[in-house]
Amino acid sequence: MISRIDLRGNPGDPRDLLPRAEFDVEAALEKVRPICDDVRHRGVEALIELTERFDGVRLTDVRVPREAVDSALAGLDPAVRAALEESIRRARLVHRDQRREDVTTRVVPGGTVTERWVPVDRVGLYVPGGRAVYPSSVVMNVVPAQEAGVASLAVASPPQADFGGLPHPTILAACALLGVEEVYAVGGAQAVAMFAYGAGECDRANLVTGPGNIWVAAAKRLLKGVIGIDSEAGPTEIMVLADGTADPGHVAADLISQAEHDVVAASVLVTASEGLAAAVEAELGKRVAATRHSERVAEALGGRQSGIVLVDDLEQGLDVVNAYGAEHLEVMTADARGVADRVRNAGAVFLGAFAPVSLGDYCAGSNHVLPTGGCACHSSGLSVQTFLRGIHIVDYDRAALAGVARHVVALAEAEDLPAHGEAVTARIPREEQA
Ligand SMILES: NC(=O)c1ccc[n+]([C@@H]2O[C@H](COP(=O)([O-])OP(=O)(O)OC[C@H]3O[C@@H](n4cnc5c(N)ncnc54)[C@H](O)[C@@H]3O)[C@@H](O)[C@H]2O)c1
Ligand SMILES: N[C@H](CO)Cc1c[nH]c[nH+]1
Ligand SMILES: [Zn+2]
Repeated sequence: MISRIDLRGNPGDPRDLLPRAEFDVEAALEKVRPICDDVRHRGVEALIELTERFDGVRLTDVRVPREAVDSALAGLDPAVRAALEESIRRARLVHRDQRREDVTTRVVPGGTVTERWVPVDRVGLYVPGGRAVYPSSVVMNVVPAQEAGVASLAVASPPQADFGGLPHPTILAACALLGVEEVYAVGGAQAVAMFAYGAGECDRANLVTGPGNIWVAAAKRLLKGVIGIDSEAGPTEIMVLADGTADPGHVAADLISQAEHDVVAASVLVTASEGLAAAVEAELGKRVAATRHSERVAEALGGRQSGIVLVDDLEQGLDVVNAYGAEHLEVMTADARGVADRVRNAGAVFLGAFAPVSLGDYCAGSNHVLPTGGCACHSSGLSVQTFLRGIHIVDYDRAALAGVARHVVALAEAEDLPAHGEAVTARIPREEQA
Protein backbone atom coordinates (compact mmCIF):
# COMPACT_ATOMS: atom_id res chain seq x y z
CA MET A 1 0.00 0.00 0.00
CA ILE A 2 1.86 3.18 1.04
CA SER A 3 5.54 2.99 0.16
CA ARG A 4 8.54 4.08 2.21
CA ILE A 5 11.15 6.50 0.92
CA ASP A 6 14.28 6.35 3.02
CA LEU A 7 16.25 9.60 2.88
CA ARG A 8 18.34 8.84 5.97
CA GLY A 9 21.98 9.57 5.34
CA ASN A 10 21.10 10.97 1.92
CA PRO A 11 22.52 14.45 1.47
CA GLY A 12 20.95 14.89 -2.00
CA ASP A 13 18.55 17.65 -2.95
CA PRO A 14 15.18 16.51 -1.55
CA ARG A 15 13.42 17.97 -4.61
CA ASP A 16 14.88 15.18 -6.74
CA LEU A 17 14.03 12.46 -4.25
CA LEU A 18 10.48 13.26 -3.23
CA PRO A 19 7.34 11.68 -4.60
CA ARG A 20 5.04 13.79 -6.75
CA ALA A 21 2.02 12.88 -8.84
CA GLU A 22 2.45 12.11 -12.50
CA PHE A 23 0.24 15.06 -13.06
CA ASP A 24 1.41 16.66 -16.23
CA VAL A 25 -0.37 19.95 -16.77
CA GLU A 26 1.92 20.70 -19.74
CA ALA A 27 0.72 17.56 -21.53
CA ALA A 28 -2.91 18.41 -20.73
CA LEU A 29 -2.46 21.81 -22.38
CA GLU A 30 -2.58 20.18 -25.81
CA LYS A 31 -5.91 18.57 -24.95
CA VAL A 32 -7.53 21.72 -23.54
CA ARG A 33 -6.36 24.07 -26.30
CA PRO A 34 -8.98 22.90 -28.85
CA ILE A 35 -11.64 22.91 -26.10
CA CYS A 36 -10.88 26.55 -25.26
CA ASP A 37 -10.70 27.57 -28.94
CA ASP A 38 -14.03 25.91 -29.58
CA VAL A 39 -15.72 27.85 -26.77
CA ARG A 40 -14.09 31.05 -27.98
CA HIS A 41 -15.44 30.65 -31.51
CA ARG A 42 -18.77 28.89 -31.01
CA GLY A 43 -19.83 29.99 -27.53
CA VAL A 44 -22.81 28.26 -25.95
CA GLU A 45 -23.15 25.76 -28.82
CA ALA A 46 -19.65 24.50 -28.04
CA LEU A 47 -20.36 24.46 -24.30
CA ILE A 48 -23.40 22.24 -24.85
CA GLU A 49 -21.48 19.80 -27.05
CA LEU A 50 -18.46 19.64 -24.75
CA THR A 51 -20.71 19.12 -21.74
CA GLU A 52 -22.36 16.20 -23.46
CA ARG A 53 -18.95 14.72 -24.30
CA PHE A 54 -17.24 15.16 -20.91
CA ASP A 55 -20.13 15.19 -18.43
CA GLY A 56 -22.59 12.95 -20.23
CA VAL A 57 -25.35 15.54 -19.90
CA ARG A 58 -27.27 17.15 -22.79
CA LEU A 59 -28.19 20.70 -21.73
CA THR A 60 -30.51 23.12 -23.49
CA ASP A 61 -28.99 26.11 -21.72
CA VAL A 62 -25.96 26.52 -19.46
CA ARG A 63 -27.37 29.26 -17.18
CA VAL A 64 -28.98 27.89 -14.05
CA PRO A 65 -32.46 29.40 -13.58
CA ARG A 66 -32.95 31.58 -10.52
CA GLU A 67 -35.81 29.34 -9.31
CA ALA A 68 -33.48 26.32 -9.23
CA VAL A 69 -31.07 28.20 -6.96
CA ASP A 70 -33.90 29.28 -4.64
CA SER A 71 -35.52 25.87 -4.48
CA ALA A 72 -32.14 24.23 -3.69
CA LEU A 73 -31.94 26.45 -0.62
CA ALA A 74 -35.51 25.63 0.36
CA GLY A 75 -34.69 21.90 0.16
CA LEU A 76 -31.35 22.10 2.00
CA ASP A 77 -30.90 19.81 5.00
CA PRO A 78 -31.03 22.08 8.09
CA ALA A 79 -27.83 20.57 9.52
CA VAL A 80 -25.95 21.29 6.29
CA ARG A 81 -27.42 24.79 6.20
CA ALA A 82 -26.23 25.46 9.76
CA ALA A 83 -22.78 24.13 8.88
CA LEU A 84 -22.52 26.26 5.75
CA GLU A 85 -23.65 29.34 7.67
CA GLU A 86 -20.99 28.75 10.32
CA SER A 87 -18.37 28.15 7.63
CA ILE A 88 -19.37 31.43 5.95
CA ARG A 89 -19.33 33.31 9.26
CA ARG A 90 -15.83 32.15 10.14
CA ALA A 91 -14.48 32.70 6.63
CA ARG A 92 -15.86 36.24 6.69
CA LEU A 93 -14.11 36.99 9.98
CA VAL A 94 -10.74 35.98 8.57
CA HIS A 95 -11.17 37.44 5.08
CA ARG A 96 -12.57 40.76 6.32
CA ASP A 97 -9.32 41.26 8.21
CA GLN A 98 -7.42 40.85 4.93
CA ARG A 99 -8.89 44.01 3.42
CA ARG A 100 -6.29 46.61 2.64
CA GLU A 101 -6.15 50.31 3.31
CA ASP A 102 -4.86 52.70 0.66
CA VAL A 103 -1.38 53.92 1.61
CA THR A 104 0.05 57.34 0.71
CA THR A 105 3.81 57.84 0.92
CA ARG A 106 5.14 61.38 0.95
CA VAL A 107 8.34 60.87 -1.05
CA VAL A 108 9.37 64.56 -0.95
CA PRO A 109 7.48 67.75 -0.05
CA GLY A 110 4.92 68.09 -2.85
CA GLY A 111 5.51 64.58 -4.17
CA THR A 112 3.38 61.60 -3.11
CA VAL A 113 2.65 58.08 -4.27
CA THR A 114 -0.60 56.51 -3.16
CA GLU A 115 -1.27 52.82 -3.50
CA ARG A 116 -4.98 52.38 -4.10
CA TRP A 117 -6.46 48.90 -3.78
CA VAL A 118 -9.15 48.30 -6.36
CA PRO A 119 -11.17 45.10 -6.81
CA VAL A 120 -11.33 43.52 -10.25
CA ASP A 121 -14.63 44.27 -11.99
CA ARG A 122 -15.83 40.75 -12.70
CA VAL A 123 -14.73 37.30 -11.58
CA GLY A 124 -15.54 33.75 -12.62
CA LEU A 125 -15.44 31.32 -9.70
CA TYR A 126 -14.93 27.63 -10.42
CA VAL A 127 -16.42 25.07 -8.05
CA PRO A 128 -15.38 21.48 -8.79
CA GLY A 129 -17.93 18.73 -9.09
CA GLY A 130 -16.54 15.64 -10.78
CA ARG A 131 -15.70 12.94 -8.23
CA ALA A 132 -17.07 14.87 -5.26
CA VAL A 133 -19.22 17.96 -4.89
CA TYR A 134 -17.82 21.00 -3.16
CA PRO A 135 -20.30 23.46 -1.63
CA SER A 136 -17.43 24.41 0.69
CA SER A 137 -15.53 25.66 -2.37
CA VAL A 138 -18.42 28.03 -3.10
CA VAL A 139 -17.78 29.58 0.31
CA MET A 140 -14.00 29.69 -0.18
CA ASN A 141 -14.31 31.42 -3.58
CA VAL A 142 -17.21 33.75 -2.93
CA VAL A 143 -16.38 35.10 0.54
CA PRO A 144 -12.98 36.63 -0.35
CA ALA A 145 -14.37 38.02 -3.62
CA GLN A 146 -17.23 39.68 -1.76
CA GLU A 147 -14.98 40.98 1.01
CA ALA A 148 -12.68 42.45 -1.65
CA GLY A 149 -15.68 44.33 -3.05
CA VAL A 150 -15.93 42.61 -6.45
CA ALA A 151 -19.08 43.98 -8.10
CA SER A 152 -19.88 41.14 -10.50
CA LEU A 153 -19.31 37.48 -9.81
CA ALA A 154 -20.48 34.25 -11.40
CA VAL A 155 -20.06 30.62 -10.36
CA ALA A 156 -19.59 27.64 -12.68
CA SER A 157 -19.80 24.01 -11.60
CA PRO A 158 -20.27 20.78 -13.56
CA PRO A 159 -23.82 19.63 -14.31
CA GLN A 160 -24.90 16.43 -12.60
CA ALA A 161 -26.89 13.86 -14.57
CA ASP A 162 -28.66 12.81 -11.36
CA PHE A 163 -29.95 16.33 -10.80
CA GLY A 164 -31.43 17.10 -14.18
CA GLY A 165 -28.25 18.61 -15.56
CA LEU A 166 -27.93 21.21 -12.82
CA PRO A 167 -24.94 21.50 -10.49
CA HIS A 168 -25.42 19.60 -7.24
CA PRO A 169 -28.21 21.15 -5.11
CA THR A 170 -25.90 21.84 -2.14
CA ILE A 171 -23.73 23.91 -4.48
CA LEU A 172 -26.76 25.87 -5.62
CA ALA A 173 -27.93 26.25 -2.02
CA ALA A 174 -24.52 27.58 -0.99
CA CYS A 175 -24.76 30.11 -3.84
CA ALA A 176 -28.19 31.16 -2.58
CA LEU A 177 -26.92 31.57 1.00
CA LEU A 178 -24.18 33.86 -0.29
CA GLY A 179 -26.48 35.85 -2.55
CA VAL A 180 -24.90 34.61 -5.79
CA GLU A 181 -27.43 34.83 -8.59
CA GLU A 182 -25.37 34.03 -11.67
CA VAL A 183 -24.60 30.32 -11.85
CA TYR A 184 -23.64 28.14 -14.84
CA ALA A 185 -23.85 24.37 -15.21
CA VAL A 186 -20.47 24.07 -16.89
CA GLY A 187 -17.36 22.20 -15.72
CA GLY A 188 -13.77 21.54 -16.68
CA ALA A 189 -11.69 23.51 -19.17
CA GLN A 190 -14.80 24.69 -20.98
CA ALA A 191 -15.93 26.60 -17.86
CA VAL A 192 -12.62 28.46 -17.66
CA ALA A 193 -12.89 29.29 -21.38
CA MET A 194 -16.48 30.49 -20.94
CA PHE A 195 -15.31 32.96 -18.30
CA ALA A 196 -12.28 34.02 -20.33
CA TYR A 197 -14.06 34.69 -23.62
CA GLY A 198 -17.69 35.10 -22.59
CA ALA A 199 -20.46 32.95 -24.08
CA GLY A 200 -24.19 33.55 -24.30
CA GLU A 201 -25.40 35.25 -21.13
CA CYS A 202 -22.01 34.92 -19.48
CA ASP A 203 -19.95 38.07 -19.91
CA ARG A 204 -16.20 37.67 -19.98
CA ALA A 205 -14.50 37.87 -16.58
CA ASN A 206 -11.25 39.58 -15.66
CA LEU A 207 -10.14 36.87 -13.27
CA VAL A 208 -10.92 33.17 -12.81
CA THR A 209 -10.31 31.47 -9.49
CA GLY A 210 -11.00 28.15 -7.86
CA PRO A 211 -9.72 24.60 -7.58
CA GLY A 212 -10.19 21.78 -10.04
CA ASN A 213 -8.74 18.75 -11.75
CA ILE A 214 -5.95 18.63 -14.32
CA TRP A 215 -8.20 19.98 -17.12
CA VAL A 216 -9.21 22.98 -15.07
CA ALA A 217 -5.61 23.64 -14.03
CA ALA A 218 -4.40 23.32 -17.65
CA ALA A 219 -7.09 25.71 -18.94
CA LYS A 220 -6.13 28.26 -16.29
CA ARG A 221 -2.47 27.98 -17.29
CA LEU A 222 -3.36 28.25 -21.00
CA LEU A 223 -5.64 31.28 -20.64
CA LYS A 224 -3.56 33.16 -18.09
CA GLY A 225 -2.99 36.53 -19.69
CA VAL A 226 -6.44 36.61 -21.29
CA ILE A 227 -7.66 36.35 -17.70
CA GLY A 228 -5.93 36.65 -14.37
CA ILE A 229 -5.88 33.46 -12.31
CA ASP A 230 -5.26 32.54 -8.69
CA SER A 231 -2.74 29.79 -8.00
CA GLU A 232 -2.97 26.43 -9.75
CA ALA A 233 -5.07 24.64 -7.15
CA GLY A 234 -5.10 21.09 -8.47
CA PRO A 235 -5.29 17.66 -6.87
CA THR A 236 -5.06 17.80 -3.11
CA GLU A 237 -1.87 17.20 -1.15
CA ILE A 238 -1.23 16.65 2.54
CA MET A 239 2.21 16.42 4.11
CA VAL A 240 2.50 15.58 7.81
CA LEU A 241 5.73 16.37 9.63
CA ALA A 242 5.59 14.34 12.82
CA ASP A 243 7.77 12.98 15.60
CA GLY A 244 7.25 10.19 18.10
CA THR A 245 4.81 12.36 20.11
CA ALA A 246 2.18 12.27 17.33
CA ASP A 247 -0.85 10.02 17.57
CA PRO A 248 -0.58 7.47 14.71
CA GLY A 249 -4.37 7.20 14.50
CA HIS A 250 -4.64 10.95 13.91
CA VAL A 251 -1.87 10.90 11.32
CA ALA A 252 -3.45 7.99 9.43
CA ALA A 253 -6.91 9.57 9.54
CA ASP A 254 -5.55 12.81 8.12
CA LEU A 255 -3.58 11.09 5.34
CA ILE A 256 -6.76 9.22 4.36
CA SER A 257 -8.93 12.35 4.57
CA GLN A 258 -7.13 14.02 1.69
CA ALA A 259 -6.49 10.81 -0.30
CA GLU A 260 -10.29 10.62 -0.50
CA HIS A 261 -10.36 13.52 -2.99
CA ASP A 262 -8.74 11.94 -5.99
CA VAL A 263 -6.73 8.92 -7.11
CA VAL A 264 -3.88 11.35 -7.81
CA ALA A 265 -4.13 13.07 -4.40
CA ALA A 266 -0.86 12.98 -2.46
CA SER A 267 -0.54 11.93 1.18
CA VAL A 268 2.98 12.08 2.58
CA LEU A 269 4.27 11.51 6.11
CA VAL A 270 7.74 12.83 6.96
CA THR A 271 9.23 11.48 10.16
CA ALA A 272 12.44 10.46 11.84
CA SER A 273 10.56 8.00 14.03
CA GLU A 274 10.59 4.37 12.82
CA GLY A 275 8.07 3.63 15.55
CA LEU A 276 5.61 6.23 14.26
CA ALA A 277 6.07 5.10 10.65
CA ALA A 278 5.24 1.49 11.56
CA ALA A 279 2.28 2.50 13.74
CA VAL A 280 0.86 4.72 10.96
CA GLU A 281 1.22 1.86 8.46
CA ALA A 282 -0.70 -0.38 10.83
CA GLU A 283 -3.43 2.26 11.31
CA LEU A 284 -3.73 2.74 7.55
CA GLY A 285 -4.08 -1.01 7.14
CA LYS A 286 -7.12 -0.95 9.44
CA ARG A 287 -8.71 2.32 8.38
CA VAL A 288 -8.42 2.26 4.58
CA ALA A 289 -10.56 -0.85 4.22
CA ALA A 290 -13.23 0.68 6.45
CA THR A 291 -13.56 4.07 4.80
CA ARG A 292 -16.38 4.76 2.31
CA HIS A 293 -14.15 5.57 -0.67
CA SER A 294 -11.63 2.87 0.14
CA GLU A 295 -10.78 2.07 -3.49
CA ARG A 296 -10.00 5.68 -4.36
CA VAL A 297 -8.06 6.13 -1.11
CA ALA A 298 -6.05 2.94 -1.63
CA GLU A 299 -5.15 4.02 -5.15
CA ALA A 300 -4.07 7.48 -3.96
CA LEU A 301 -2.03 6.12 -1.04
CA GLY A 302 -0.46 3.45 -3.26
CA GLY A 303 0.45 5.94 -5.99
CA ARG A 304 3.99 7.19 -6.49
CA GLN A 305 2.90 10.61 -5.18
CA SER A 306 2.24 9.27 -1.66
CA GLY A 307 4.65 7.77 0.83
CA ILE A 308 6.28 7.71 4.23
CA VAL A 309 9.54 9.61 4.06
CA LEU A 310 12.09 8.59 6.68
CA VAL A 311 14.57 11.28 7.64
CA ASP A 312 17.52 11.46 10.04
CA ASP A 313 16.03 14.16 12.26
CA LEU A 314 13.70 17.14 12.41
CA GLU A 315 16.25 19.33 10.60
CA GLN A 316 16.21 17.07 7.55
CA GLY A 317 12.45 16.82 7.90
CA LEU A 318 12.19 20.60 7.61
CA ASP A 319 14.44 20.54 4.53
CA VAL A 320 12.07 18.02 2.95
CA VAL A 321 9.01 20.08 3.89
CA ASN A 322 10.47 23.28 2.45
CA ALA A 323 11.65 21.55 -0.72
CA TYR A 324 8.25 19.98 -1.34
CA GLY A 325 6.02 23.03 -0.72
CA ALA A 326 2.89 21.06 0.15
CA GLU A 327 -0.59 22.44 -0.30
CA HIS A 328 -1.35 21.46 3.32
CA LEU A 329 1.27 20.82 5.97
CA GLU A 330 0.43 19.42 9.38
CA VAL A 331 3.07 19.80 12.06
CA MET A 332 2.60 17.21 14.78
CA THR A 333 5.74 17.49 16.85
CA ALA A 334 6.66 18.60 20.33
CA ASP A 335 6.84 22.42 20.03
CA ALA A 336 4.75 22.43 16.85
CA ARG A 337 4.62 26.25 16.83
CA GLY A 338 8.42 26.57 16.97
CA VAL A 339 8.82 24.05 14.15
CA ALA A 340 6.11 25.72 12.04
CA ASP A 341 7.89 29.07 12.39
CA ARG A 342 10.68 27.54 10.31
CA VAL A 343 8.40 26.47 7.48
CA ARG A 344 8.81 28.68 4.41
CA ASN A 345 6.94 26.77 1.73
CA ALA A 346 3.39 25.51 2.27
CA GLY A 347 -0.09 26.57 1.19
CA ALA A 348 -1.38 26.39 4.77
CA VAL A 349 0.06 25.00 8.00
CA PHE A 350 -1.94 23.15 10.63
CA LEU A 351 -0.50 23.03 14.12
CA GLY A 352 -0.58 20.24 16.69
CA ALA A 353 -3.10 17.59 17.54
CA PHE A 354 -6.33 19.55 17.15
CA ALA A 355 -6.03 21.29 13.81
CA PRO A 356 -6.55 18.62 11.14
CA VAL A 357 -6.67 19.69 7.48
CA SER A 358 -10.36 18.86 7.32
CA LEU A 359 -11.03 21.64 9.86
CA GLY A 360 -9.44 24.03 7.37
CA ASP A 361 -11.37 22.44 4.51
CA TYR A 362 -14.64 23.53 6.08
CA CYS A 363 -14.71 25.62 9.21
CA ALA A 364 -11.40 27.03 10.47
CA GLY A 365 -12.01 30.39 8.80
CA SER A 366 -8.91 29.90 6.64
CA ASN A 367 -9.22 29.40 2.87
CA HIS A 368 -9.01 25.92 1.36
CA VAL A 369 -8.20 26.98 -2.21
CA LEU A 370 -4.47 26.49 -1.98
CA PRO A 371 -1.54 26.05 -4.38
CA THR A 372 -0.57 22.48 -5.27
CA GLY A 373 2.20 20.74 -7.21
CA GLY A 374 4.96 22.82 -5.55
CA CYS A 375 3.30 26.13 -6.48
CA ALA A 376 3.30 26.99 -2.76
CA CYS A 377 6.98 27.89 -3.30
CA HIS A 378 5.82 30.97 -5.25
CA SER A 379 2.06 31.42 -4.78
CA SER A 380 -0.45 31.93 -1.99
CA GLY A 381 -3.88 30.51 -1.37
CA LEU A 382 -7.02 32.37 -2.29
CA SER A 383 -7.55 35.54 -0.27
CA VAL A 384 -9.00 39.02 -0.55
CA GLN A 385 -5.67 40.06 -2.06
CA THR A 386 -6.28 37.75 -5.04
CA PHE A 387 -9.21 39.93 -6.09
CA LEU A 388 -7.47 43.29 -5.66
CA ARG A 389 -5.07 45.26 -7.76
CA GLY A 390 -2.81 47.93 -6.34
CA ILE A 391 -2.79 51.07 -8.46
CA HIS A 392 -0.12 53.70 -7.87
CA ILE A 393 -1.36 57.27 -7.98
CA VAL A 394 1.58 59.58 -8.62
CA ASP A 395 1.10 63.22 -7.60
CA TYR A 396 4.06 65.66 -7.91
CA ASP A 397 3.90 69.45 -7.98
CA ARG A 398 6.27 71.63 -10.01
CA ALA A 399 8.83 72.06 -7.26
CA ALA A 400 8.90 68.34 -6.54
CA LEU A 401 9.44 67.53 -10.23
CA ALA A 402 12.15 70.22 -10.48
CA GLY A 403 13.94 68.61 -7.53
CA VAL A 404 14.40 65.31 -9.35
CA ALA A 405 14.39 66.41 -13.01
CA ARG A 406 18.14 66.03 -13.62
CA HIS A 407 18.02 62.43 -12.36
CA VAL A 408 15.18 61.53 -14.70
CA VAL A 409 17.06 63.12 -17.61
CA ALA A 410 20.29 61.29 -16.70
CA LEU A 411 18.56 57.92 -16.52
CA ALA A 412 16.68 58.56 -19.77
CA GLU A 413 20.00 59.29 -21.52
CA ALA A 414 21.62 56.24 -19.97
CA GLU A 415 18.85 54.11 -21.47
CA ASP A 416 19.13 55.94 -24.81
CA LEU A 417 15.55 57.09 -24.44
CA PRO A 418 16.14 60.86 -24.59
CA ALA A 419 12.50 61.68 -25.33
CA HIS A 420 11.72 60.53 -21.80
CA GLY A 421 14.05 63.23 -20.49
CA GLU A 422 12.61 65.79 -22.92
CA ALA A 423 9.14 65.23 -21.42
CA VAL A 424 10.57 66.51 -18.14
CA THR A 425 12.67 69.30 -19.70
CA ALA A 426 9.53 70.53 -21.48
CA ARG A 427 8.17 71.32 -18.00
CA ILE A 428 11.35 72.24 -16.16
CA PRO A 429 13.96 74.00 -18.31
CA ARG A 430 17.52 72.67 -17.94
CA GLU A 431 18.70 75.76 -16.06
CA GLU A 432 16.09 75.12 -13.40
CA GLN A 433 16.93 71.45 -12.97
CA ALA A 434 18.60 71.30 -9.58
N1 LIG B 1 -6.21 22.64 -4.29
C1 LIG B 1 -7.40 22.97 -3.84
O1 LIG B 1 -7.56 24.03 -3.28
C2 LIG B 1 -8.56 22.04 -4.03
C3 LIG B 1 -9.79 22.25 -3.39
C4 LIG B 1 -10.86 21.38 -3.66
C5 LIG B 1 -10.68 20.34 -4.57
N2 LIG B 1 -9.45 20.18 -5.15
C6 LIG B 1 -9.20 19.18 -6.16
O2 LIG B 1 -10.09 19.47 -7.24
C7 LIG B 1 -10.21 18.31 -8.01
C8 LIG B 1 -11.66 18.15 -8.42
O3 LIG B 1 -11.66 17.27 -9.50
P1 LIG B 1 -12.98 16.63 -10.07
O4 LIG B 1 -12.57 15.82 -11.24
O5 LIG B 1 -13.68 15.98 -8.95
O6 LIG B 1 -13.89 17.86 -10.53
P2 LIG B 1 -13.67 19.08 -11.55
O7 LIG B 1 -14.91 19.88 -11.46
O8 LIG B 1 -12.38 19.77 -11.34
O9 LIG B 1 -13.61 18.41 -12.99
C9 LIG B 1 -14.74 17.83 -13.57
C10 LIG B 1 -14.80 18.26 -15.03
O10 LIG B 1 -13.67 17.76 -15.75
C11 LIG B 1 -14.04 17.63 -17.11
N3 LIG B 1 -13.42 16.42 -17.65
C12 LIG B 1 -13.54 15.17 -17.16
N4 LIG B 1 -12.83 14.31 -17.93
C13 LIG B 1 -12.27 15.04 -18.91
C14 LIG B 1 -11.42 14.71 -20.00
N5 LIG B 1 -11.02 13.46 -20.25
N6 LIG B 1 -11.01 15.71 -20.82
C15 LIG B 1 -11.41 16.99 -20.60
N7 LIG B 1 -12.22 17.33 -19.58
C16 LIG B 1 -12.64 16.38 -18.75
C17 LIG B 1 -15.54 17.50 -17.16
O11 LIG B 1 -16.06 18.49 -18.01
C18 LIG B 1 -16.01 17.74 -15.72
O12 LIG B 1 -17.03 18.70 -15.67
C19 LIG B 1 -9.67 17.15 -7.17
O13 LIG B 1 -8.42 16.77 -7.71
C20 LIG B 1 -9.49 17.77 -5.78
O14 LIG B 1 -8.42 17.19 -5.09
C21 LIG B 1 -8.43 21.02 -4.92
N1 LIG C 1 -8.96 19.59 0.81
C1 LIG C 1 -9.46 20.38 -0.29
C2 LIG C 1 -8.38 21.37 -0.70
O1 LIG C 1 -7.36 20.77 -1.29
C3 LIG C 1 -10.68 21.18 0.03
C4 LIG C 1 -11.90 20.41 0.38
C5 LIG C 1 -13.19 20.72 0.09
N2 LIG C 1 -13.96 19.78 0.64
C6 LIG C 1 -13.21 18.95 1.27
N3 LIG C 1 -11.95 19.32 1.13
ZN1 LIG D 1 -10.29 18.09 1.62
